[in-house]
Amino acid sequence: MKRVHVAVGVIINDEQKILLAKRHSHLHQGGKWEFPGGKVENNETVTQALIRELKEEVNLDVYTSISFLEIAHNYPDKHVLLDIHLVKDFDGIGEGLENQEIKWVEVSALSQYEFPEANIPIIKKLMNEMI
Ligand SMILES: Nc1nc2c([nH]c(=O)n2[C@H]2C[C@H](O)[C@@H](COP(=O)(O)OP(=O)(O)OP(=O)(O)O)O2)c(=O)[nH]1
Ligand SMILES: [Mg+2]
Repeated sequence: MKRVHVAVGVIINDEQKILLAKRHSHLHQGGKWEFPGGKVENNETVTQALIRELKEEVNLDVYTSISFLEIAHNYPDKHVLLDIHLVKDFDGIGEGLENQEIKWVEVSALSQYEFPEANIPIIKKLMNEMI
């Protein structure tokens, strides 16, 4: 199976809250919470994809991002490579431009949300590093 390369943003605001978005039910891994992001197109870098996707999905202007974690995960129906970046340097308040539900949550509250299986190491690393 071809592996889909995905740029993922862990967006952290001045109150140390993280932006979550709910995937629409018809999508792959639908109904679960995610960190905004999407597929890296053939003609772009991960950073370019991250900037484009965060503008399209949640209307944020990303200035700087820091590489955080890479996760290769095989779902039964799809293989993904998540390229996760921390985003603290941005403008905007966060809006669900694709009519998805969004939420700013405390790191300590992340365990209350259902994420795609591939995200488990992300949640663990955030909870360990942001105490
Ligand atoms: N954005 C995002 N995708 C994730 C996360 N965890 C996870 O397993 N994924 C998977 C679900 C999808 O199979 C894939 C992301 O694809 P996507 O549907 O968001 O792609 P996209 O925004 O480019 O949208 P499209 O091209 O399908 O319209 O990565 C996550 O935290 N954030
Ligand atoms: Mg997406």
